[in-house]
Amino acid sequence: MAGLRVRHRKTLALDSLDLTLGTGVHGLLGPNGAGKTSLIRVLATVARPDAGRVELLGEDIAGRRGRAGVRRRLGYLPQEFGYYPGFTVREFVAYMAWLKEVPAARVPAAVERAVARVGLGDRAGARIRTLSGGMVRRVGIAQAIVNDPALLLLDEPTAGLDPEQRVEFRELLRELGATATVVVSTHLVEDVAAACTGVTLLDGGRIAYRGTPKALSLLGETSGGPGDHPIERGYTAALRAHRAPGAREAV
Ligand SMILES: Nc1ncnc2c1ncn2[C@@H]1O[C@H](COP(=O)(O)OP(=O)(O)OP(=O)(O)O)[C@@H](O)[C@H]1O
Repeated sequence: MAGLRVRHRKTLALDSLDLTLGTGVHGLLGPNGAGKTSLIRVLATVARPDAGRVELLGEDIAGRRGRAGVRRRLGYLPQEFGYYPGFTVREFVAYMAWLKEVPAARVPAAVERAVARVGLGDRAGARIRTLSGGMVRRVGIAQAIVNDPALLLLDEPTAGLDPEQRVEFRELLRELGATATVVVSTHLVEDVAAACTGVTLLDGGRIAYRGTPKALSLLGETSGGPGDHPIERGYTAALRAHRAPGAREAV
């Protein structure tokens, strides 16, 4: 994407963003209001940018045909995802597969696989309203991956997951990132350190830092900034550098 700008009334949520993402797991970090959700919504084709050019999976999404082509190959877990509480896990994920135009003959196997991958195989017949918050989040991840997306967008996927589930989810992310472009927005920098191949730190709608989690951790080792873990120290150091008077974008 180039020159991407998103405005919400008077707020400039994304300010002339240039970003290229390839195969792998990309962690999207940044303080509240940095623009993470605004960016993911544009990539998910649910929000139109006010300016700039976005090409996804080789398609320009300014046109209707381009968007339709991308949507079939896209997986998206919104920050607040809507579901039908009376549906079973299996019914809901199958419904989402149908919406994404997965061929009917492939739907049952795709659903079982997606549900098993998020560790809900034994709850596939349960109604969503009977599940815990963390399990519902995992249903959200299952619906996002049911069509084997080439571009997977996850907005705070680990919110509500217990530590064991988070560890398993990181494993799943690494698996998915081997063949797809995965973008994960999170506040949990340790998830980024463990599972991401790249990190983009947003602040005030601009890129404050881009690099590998290892490089961000190294910055933390040398910065002496606050934080309990090297990557947390790297995060605060990168933010401070970006906010320092006269700082140029450290991209
Ligand atoms: N619908 C809206 N109306 C007005 N302002 C909005 C709207 N959505 C977002 N904003 C503003 O745009 C900016 C970017 O918000 P966004 O939700 O993209 O940030 P974020 O990085 O995802 O934040 P968080 O970590 O809190 O989820 C913020 O200043 C926010 O207040």
